[in-house]
Amino acid sequence: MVAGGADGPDGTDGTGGADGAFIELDRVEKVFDVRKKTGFLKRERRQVRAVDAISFTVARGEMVGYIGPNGAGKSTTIKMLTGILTPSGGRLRVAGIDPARERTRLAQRIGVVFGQRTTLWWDLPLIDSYRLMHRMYRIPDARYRENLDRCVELLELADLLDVPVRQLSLGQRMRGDIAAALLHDPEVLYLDEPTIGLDVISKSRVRSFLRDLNAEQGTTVLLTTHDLQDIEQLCSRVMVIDHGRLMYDGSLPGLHEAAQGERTLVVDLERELPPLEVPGARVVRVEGPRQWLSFPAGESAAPLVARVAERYPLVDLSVREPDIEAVIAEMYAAGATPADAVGAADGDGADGVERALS
Ligand SMILES: Nc1ncnc2c1ncn2[C@@H]1O[C@H](COP(=O)(O)OP(=O)(O)OP(=O)(O)O)[C@@H](O)[C@H]1O
Repeated sequence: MVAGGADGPDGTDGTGGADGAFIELDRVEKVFDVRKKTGFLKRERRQVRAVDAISFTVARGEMVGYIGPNGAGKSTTIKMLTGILTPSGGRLRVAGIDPARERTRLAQRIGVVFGQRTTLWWDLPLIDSYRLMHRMYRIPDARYRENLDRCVELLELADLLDVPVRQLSLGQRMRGDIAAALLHDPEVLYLDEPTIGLDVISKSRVRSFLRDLNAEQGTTVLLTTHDLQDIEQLCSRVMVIDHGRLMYDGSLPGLHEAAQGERTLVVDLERELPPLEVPGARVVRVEGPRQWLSFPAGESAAPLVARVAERYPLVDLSVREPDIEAVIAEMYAAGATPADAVGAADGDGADGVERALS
């Protein structure tokens, strides 16, 4: 991790906080006022606490996963980090800047990719969107050219530049969006579901680009996703949010351990058999010649596969990760409380805060 530099006279030179934190949230809250029609002329007012006293820091150059079930508060957090939404309480700084107060200044330093929406102009060829961004962000010509060339090469966009955005496939459009977010050399990239709906090859292309970007350019990355493989392949640190509260901050293996999660080995046998008897695993489902075996998430699947292959006529197999909802449900079942996570999140990020929640 790279420490930030000293603050300027106004304390906002943009290198981050005094302790090197590049993103800082201190008991940040977002409460929405929602009106619901309950009768012909009756409306009920209700408050939704989308983000509830969240505190964490991210150091410059870190790549952090931000996960949680639907409606947990992930997008709301990202919108506050970009300045689109103003927090209802707490303190938030990105590169020393208060996003809600200085959104335009911050925009020069951040890049955002929303997997479900595009920032590109729908009817224009891809290259025209980039030309417009060149002007909008006032990117110096040489830098624009250099960044564009790098993105076109690494994201394999050369054949797509003259294609109108509406004609691009989802995976092509996503690569186009990632390039658009990087033309102005942002120091931090927020990615909201960047691999949603992509096929295996497109996912792997996007992941390998992000890995290289982080390693070579030192870009800080905050990634929200429902795909645990994104986290597994990219992030050494993961934060879990649920009901607006930070439930966990540590490594992915630590999360599985904390949740006492289990992975599943799915085996296809040559023929229907009674439930397999394999040490270290238990059969949880049988459907014809296919059987599902649960085993502890912290353990490697290799010895288990060897044991099954030794004793039974194996045709095919796959390993399934628990989905995020299941992991979080396990955390609740294990008696986790948000206070455990918040208290333990005061470490220095990637390697400092791995711990169990129960
Ligand atoms: N503009 C808004 N007005 C009212 N409520 C909102 C608004 N935006 C979000 N919410 C509510 O805040 C909560 C958190 O929503 P948010 O979109 O941040 O969740 P999320 O974790 O990104 O979910 P998903 O994975 O489904 O995208 C939800 O209950 C949502 O309904």
